[in-house]
Amino acid sequence: MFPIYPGQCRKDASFNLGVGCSLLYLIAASKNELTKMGELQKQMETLLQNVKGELKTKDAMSKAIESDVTLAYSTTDRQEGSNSNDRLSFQSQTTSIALTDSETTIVSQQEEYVEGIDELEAEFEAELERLQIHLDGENSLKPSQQQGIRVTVEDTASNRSCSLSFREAIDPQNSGTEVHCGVPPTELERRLHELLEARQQERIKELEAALERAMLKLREKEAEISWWKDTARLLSHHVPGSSSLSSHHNPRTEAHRGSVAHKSEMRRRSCQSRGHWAEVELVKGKFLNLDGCFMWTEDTVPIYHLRAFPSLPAGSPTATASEFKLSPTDEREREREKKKKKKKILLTMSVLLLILFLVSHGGVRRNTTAMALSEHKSAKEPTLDSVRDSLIRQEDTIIYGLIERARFPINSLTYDQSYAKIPGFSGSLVEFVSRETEALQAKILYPPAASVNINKSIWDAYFDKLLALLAAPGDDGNYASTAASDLVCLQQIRLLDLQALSRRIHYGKLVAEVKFRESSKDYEPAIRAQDRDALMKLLTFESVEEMVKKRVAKKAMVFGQQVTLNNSTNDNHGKCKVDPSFVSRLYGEWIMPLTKLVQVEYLLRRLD
Ligand SMILES: O=C(O)C(=O)C[C@]1(C(=O)O)C=C[C@@H](O)C=C1
Repeated sequence: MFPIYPGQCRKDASFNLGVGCSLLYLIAASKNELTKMGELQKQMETLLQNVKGELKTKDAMSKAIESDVTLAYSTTDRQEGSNSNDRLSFQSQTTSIALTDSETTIVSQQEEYVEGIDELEAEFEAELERLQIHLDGENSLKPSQQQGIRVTVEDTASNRSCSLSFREAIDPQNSGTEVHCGVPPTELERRLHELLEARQQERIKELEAALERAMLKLREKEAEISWWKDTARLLSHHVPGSSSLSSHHNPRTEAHRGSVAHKSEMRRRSCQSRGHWAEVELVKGKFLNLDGCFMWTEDTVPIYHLRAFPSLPAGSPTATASEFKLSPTDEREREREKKKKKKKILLTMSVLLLILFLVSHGGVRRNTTAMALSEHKSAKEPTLDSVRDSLIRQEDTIIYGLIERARFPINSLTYDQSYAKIPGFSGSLVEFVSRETEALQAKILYPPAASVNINKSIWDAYFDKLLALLAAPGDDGNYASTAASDLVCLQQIRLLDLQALSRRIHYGKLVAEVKFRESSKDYEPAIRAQDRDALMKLLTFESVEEMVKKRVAKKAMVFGQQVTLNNSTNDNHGKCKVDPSFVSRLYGEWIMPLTKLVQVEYLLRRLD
């Protein structure tokens, strides 16, 4: 059984419509085929009838000719009967019949016969030509060698009957009683008739075979159509909302009773196999009890599981779904499973989209970084002012990233290792996305994957401190989006380390380099001494840090404003997408200290 869920209806509507349309199209196409096949069959039957009719006509014609011949010979026989002559022979091959022992010459009536067979002759000229050798042999015979026909007339006292027997002359010179003549028209006609018959038989066989093939094709088409019908029926039965494609019926009409009965048969079987009505699925909507079985109408929507449902007595009135108790356990379980499935699908899709987004984002950013570096290169010597300008510009990107992440609550499951349960990977969802992004970026952008490195201190600081300040507590289930904005903010991948926070922090190396070049005499002793504190003191500018904190707070306020076209309402007044004081603290307590840490680490190795 296929449960139909109400939530799917809207989503599948277009799919259903598409399926319905294609089915209708196919059924229409098959119907056309069927009609064509029917026409073809009719044509063939007509043709067959014609051929048979023609054959019959020709049979009748040949019989008539034969009887005429018989009659002619009988007459001749009677005429020469007084002469007690037993034999008749044809003197002429084509035109006359002569009595050997009398002067009587019977003018042949062959023209009459030939008239009847002219048509046949014309038709079978081709066949005659094929038999040319045979006929030539006959035609080329000399008069003495000509095939003759021995005509034996049996004369009895009581009844003078005439029998004609045709055969080739055994010995034309044998006896004076045997009269030699050419091929008589009857013989010719007989042979033509035989040929005709043979050809017609062949043709009939061909037509019968063609008819059989057509019938076969017709049956195939019929089977195909019924298959499509079944498919359509099954689809309309299993696909939610597809009922809208089928026509609406009144459940109380006989017509509907038929269509419902068909469906119910399917249901009945499944119910019987389970034994009685112990466990059935019922479609919500109007129900009709026919012949003691439970029926349903076509305007059905969701399916409810029904346990231990007793069968209704025959002829019970129409009932509604609301009259039946639904199993709450089943219902809840089904809803939960449905939600889980939905979440999984969404998560997978989001992760894929996220990975693609990060990869493309990273690519763009990398180009930006290259541009920034070339900026300095073109200026030949970066100064403290120029690198500070760059840091100020980066503030915008970071603040926008923070605003994006602040859209979601903490969503701690994004970072929960036990939640993700990704086969072949132990870690949280954000770690997984990070790793996949990293691997993909390494494949696409950076062939030496080994050079990809995760900056653990930034990673830890972000999740341990920043997140709690940035995002509101709670869970809205948007784990993939959460992970995406975390990674945009963080961009912990070292090769893309000039991105957002990480980029800014690692930019400290450049700042440190500039500082070292501008005051190398001050820095060298501390470096040689590997004095971290001294270096930290040297590179720290309290006033600059205060300015940075104030500026980013202001930017957060400006960038995080809710912009509406309606100026009259001050609903959003004072509301910021990200808390400005948080951004200020973020810079003061985390971003700048980390930038300084990077500077110290860089300077410690500067003289290596
Ligand atoms: O502007 C500088 O001199 C920096 O080194 C940058 C930065 C910062 O991270 O913004 C770091 C240390 C200073 O104390 C001031 C600012």
